[in-house]
Amino acid sequence: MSPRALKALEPAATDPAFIRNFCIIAHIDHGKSTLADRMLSITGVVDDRSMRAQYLDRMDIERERGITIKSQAVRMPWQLGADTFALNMIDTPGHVDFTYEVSRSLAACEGAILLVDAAQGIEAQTLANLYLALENDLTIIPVLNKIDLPAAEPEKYAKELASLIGGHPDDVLKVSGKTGVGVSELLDRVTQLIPPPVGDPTAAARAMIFDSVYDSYRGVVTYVRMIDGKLNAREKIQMMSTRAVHDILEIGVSSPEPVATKGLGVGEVGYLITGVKDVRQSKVGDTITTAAKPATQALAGYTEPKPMVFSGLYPIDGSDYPLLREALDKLKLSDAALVYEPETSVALGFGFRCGFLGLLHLEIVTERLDREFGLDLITTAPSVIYEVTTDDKKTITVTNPSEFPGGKIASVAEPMVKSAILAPKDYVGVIMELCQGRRGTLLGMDYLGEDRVEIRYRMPLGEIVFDFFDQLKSRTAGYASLDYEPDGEATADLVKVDILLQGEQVDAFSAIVHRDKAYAYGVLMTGRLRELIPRQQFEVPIQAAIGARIIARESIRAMRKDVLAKCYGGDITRKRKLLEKQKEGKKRMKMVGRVEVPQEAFIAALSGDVEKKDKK
Ligand SMILES: Nc1nc2c(ncn2[C@@H]2O[C@H](COP(=O)(O)OP(=O)(O)OP(=O)(O)O)[C@@H](O)[C@H]2O)c(=O)[nH]1
Repeated sequence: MSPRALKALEPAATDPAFIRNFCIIAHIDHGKSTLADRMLSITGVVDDRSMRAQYLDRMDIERERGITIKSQAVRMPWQLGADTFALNMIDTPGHVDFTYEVSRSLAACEGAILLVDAAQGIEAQTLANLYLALENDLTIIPVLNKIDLPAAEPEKYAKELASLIGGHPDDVLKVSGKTGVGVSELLDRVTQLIPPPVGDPTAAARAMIFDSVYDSYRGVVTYVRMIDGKLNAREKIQMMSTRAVHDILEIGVSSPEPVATKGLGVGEVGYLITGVKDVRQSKVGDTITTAAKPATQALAGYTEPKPMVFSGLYPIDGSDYPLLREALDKLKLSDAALVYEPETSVALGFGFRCGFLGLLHLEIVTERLDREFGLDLITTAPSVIYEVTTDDKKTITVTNPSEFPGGKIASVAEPMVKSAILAPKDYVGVIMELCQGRRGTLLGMDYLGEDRVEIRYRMPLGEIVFDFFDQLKSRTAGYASLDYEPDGEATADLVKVDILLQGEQVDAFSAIVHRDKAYAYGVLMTGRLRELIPRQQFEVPIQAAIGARIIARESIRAMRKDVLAKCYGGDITRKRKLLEKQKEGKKRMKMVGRVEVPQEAFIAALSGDVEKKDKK
């Protein structure tokens, strides 16, 4: 159906009785985007010719990495009996870093399709998202996907799903997003089972923002779900958290291309454009009302996105620093959760300390900086937020290990998470060993079906950001999945380990670790740097220290480096060339006290690759 045909549907669609708002919740890679695309083509809103693979995942990175970062909404017409319904599908991100965005998109729906890969079964994020959906009182429609796969075991997993959410295994729909089998039946079921939205059409307007996307041509596009009242084109609106007033320049629905409408009524899902340039002015979770007749009570659930993981970003070429600043300023327009401030490091020069929602968020931002802005960056080891209380009762918030106060420390608190790991039961032993080694406390363990176990641990977030996920995957042959949520803070015996080169502290290598692991960290880093730093003309001690106490030591022996030694004979041009080359090399050297360190050595020592090599 063309957008024009869809527009003809509008009058019916504005009656809430004919609206169904739903989302698809699934673990990463269980086929949510493929199923969504299939629905777009079956309902005819996108014809097969213009069907780009994975229409809903707009960002290139999303498409390449096969993950959904930003949610979007699409309106599709669906005929059931004599009636035409407007189905609003809200796409939700599936990853742990974006739980807050998931929960906002769920709050915009009355029902959810719980999608599970018929060859994989339930995974950690299936459960995490299911719990979120149940908290939001959504009607759940269980569906097994990818039944076309030879490895699919629909009967087995239908039982698993039915025992999880109640109901009969036969009620679990079996579909294939790829071939289209079962998708029409699924749309029928969505229409029959998911309740229509309810709201007060005469009340003051209240719309919940469930997504906010920056578009370089149109400014910020805000996706909303109308709860009460109506928003009209050209009206003045007010953001309830900031009281800021904006003009509506355009209001409409996505089908999936934007189609302007006269307004949005109760239960409808659509977008609006106000000309604001920064997603921070139109925040996910906030309530929009009209300036003329503002609502008194905002909708529940708004929270500021809070960075959990911090890392220093430094340009490899120091002259790129202004470029990095510009790039971060631009990214901020589309990413409300990104925070940063300038920082300098002895080892790495000028850069920024950035805060992220989690590791995936960090990876996405650095990849965008590389891809969209051509920046080569060094990323320091991720750190979490520590609350350090000194003996004189002062509390200092530390996001960079090098800011850890010296002197007497009364206590250090670190952020904790509740984590849930799902894996086949054969791996219980290795998973428990890993979690215990990461200072985890077992909270509980449950069997799901015959051979799958959910293991719950309370753990420090700092232990998770340090390659926990990689370790988990490699120890379980990729079978385990992980989900976690913040769970307050806890004090622990944490110390800062400094790395010194000839007595000078190299700030980029300082780390906050548990006292029991300080020695291991010291040995690892000093050993690694000894391998990477070339010999100098004098002996260079490399030490690891807690305060003034040295806990590990290596040294690089002295060597006289004479680049001309190889140039016997009198070829002056060759000599000059070598000297030039040496000069070039020097430029990329960093001086730490009297020690010359090639920047590559720092980069290699900081990079995860070296880490993994060491661990083997
Ligand atoms: N055989 C088969 N493969 C499928 C089916 N649906 C999806 N796939 C494949 O499964 C992989 C993941 O599919 P996506 O649709 O990208 O998964 P997703 O759940 O959207 O992933 P996120 O966006 O990261 O949450 C892709 O390689 C798809 O081609 C299906 O019904 N049958």
